[in-house]
Amino acid sequence: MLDTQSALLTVNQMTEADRLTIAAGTAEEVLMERAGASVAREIIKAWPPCRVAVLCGPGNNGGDGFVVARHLADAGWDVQVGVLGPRDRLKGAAAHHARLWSGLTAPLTPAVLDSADLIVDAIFGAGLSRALDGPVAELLAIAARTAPIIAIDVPSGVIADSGEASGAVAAKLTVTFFRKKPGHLLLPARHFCGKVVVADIGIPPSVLDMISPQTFENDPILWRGHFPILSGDGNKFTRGHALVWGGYRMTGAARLAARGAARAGAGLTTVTCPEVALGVYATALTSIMVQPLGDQASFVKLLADERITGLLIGPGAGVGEQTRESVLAMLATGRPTVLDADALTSFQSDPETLMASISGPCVLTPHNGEFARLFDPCGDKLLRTRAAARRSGAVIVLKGADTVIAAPDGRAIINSNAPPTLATAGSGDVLAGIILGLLAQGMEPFLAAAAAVWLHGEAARTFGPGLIAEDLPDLLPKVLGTLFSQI
Ligand SMILES: NC(=O)C1=CN([C@@H]2O[C@H](COP(=O)(O)OP(=O)(O)OC[C@H]3O[C@@H](n4cnc5c(N)ncnc54)[C@H](OP(=O)(O)O)[C@@H]3O)[C@@H](O)[C@H]2O)[C@@H](O)CC1
Ligand SMILES: [K+]
Repeated sequence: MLDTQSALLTVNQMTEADRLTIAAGTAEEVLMERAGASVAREIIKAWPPCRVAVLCGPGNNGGDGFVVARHLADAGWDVQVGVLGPRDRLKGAAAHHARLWSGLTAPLTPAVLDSADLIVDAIFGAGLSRALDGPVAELLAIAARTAPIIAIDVPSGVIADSGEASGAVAAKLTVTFFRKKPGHLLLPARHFCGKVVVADIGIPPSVLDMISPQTFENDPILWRGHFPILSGDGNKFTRGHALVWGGYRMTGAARLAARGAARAGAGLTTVTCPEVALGVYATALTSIMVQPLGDQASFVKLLADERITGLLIGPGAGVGEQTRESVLAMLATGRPTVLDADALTSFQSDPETLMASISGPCVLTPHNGEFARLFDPCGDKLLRTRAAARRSGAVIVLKGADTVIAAPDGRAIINSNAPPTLATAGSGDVLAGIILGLLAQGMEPFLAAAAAVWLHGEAARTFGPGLIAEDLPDLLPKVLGTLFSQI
């Protein structure tokens, strides 16, 4: 199992964590007390005492709100509490903490927001079961114009499992408990969460042994121990040989990918390209070898060289029959293969053939458009990426600001370190190359893809504004240096 420190829990898994903790002897009221107290602590840490409106819903999220109200009032803050629906509808731990609130409560109307300097959103959390009612959505819209919002668990309107967010407004801070939920990372919900703080409310991490989470936030902790480490007695051949299928006329894409592979540590990187493009590739590449492609038979012969340990086709390949044939020839080797861009689109009229040909380690790196040409685009991003991985038998990297990496066995990783500067031409080609470089060195495809996505994001993050794809490969040494110094 992957390290559960970065596990993301579904609503059902969080409920189970809660249940196991209660069964082991911690009362539900105590968990709620700790949850609300942790939110109050974060508020007190970040803001000076002021007038706060706490908006409480009808469930346990509202119960947390009552705890926050009590702690802030005890600390001398001016607190107004608004409650959705009749207060006597609250049950269990929420009813208990509502009783402990000795101040007044008002109905949940815009009047509660009058003169508020800060607003606590405790309307709905994990239990949101349907779209927000009009009045609640209107109240939230007014709240967003009134003062900074602190959301408990998730901003109301956010579906924690899927990242959908109808009617939600942007919080400055979201305090969640024990572990993040997918909705804290997936778009559009991520944009509404603001800064996310995970509070320890005394749920023991050992409950995760029973829950076996399958979704994780991308973090080196997941794959650092599997990263190819150079050994003192290795040579360029033991570090893997990466082969990139280079197209013509779009030669830049394959060159970017090849540089990504080499910087990710492949001992040898070769671009094979049509004779006519040899000069272009050779002038632009120095340590990366360039080899003429010849006809399909000679390509198949080249692939027979068992020293080649990783294959990539797609960047600048062109959509068509030659690309299709080359993809199938690569997949037939059973060696680790990355399929990107045109290699995917070349199968849009016949995805079945592609799926049926994947038997070895394989990573597909579509963006949303390419994904929709091959797979069912319905459902939230986690769901559809997982379904595509299961269907294809390949690791799927569904790219975007919230890239999801899914394995055929159901594991999934959501990436969160990609800055918007990565949305630039050629950036995906470099990513495909980094994955190739790691695969060529023998890293497991799912973890190689996760590591590559993270390194790619981190490289862009360290660079800042003005980034172009050419910068990315050369930023990897610094990122890798920092990473290795932590091993
Ligand atoms: N698990 C844990 O470890 C811990 C959890 N904790 C806290 O509990 C929270 C989850 O609590 P929860 O399950 O009571 O759900 P919550 O979000 O309060 O809402 C449920 C209520 O809202 C209602 N309702 C739903 N949608 C609606 C809509 N659109 N419009 C109107 N009504 C709607 C729904 O009604 P129903 O669907 O039943 O008709 C029900 O009455 C979690 O987010 C965290 O803050 C902490 O205390 C620490 C430990
Ligand atoms: K909330």
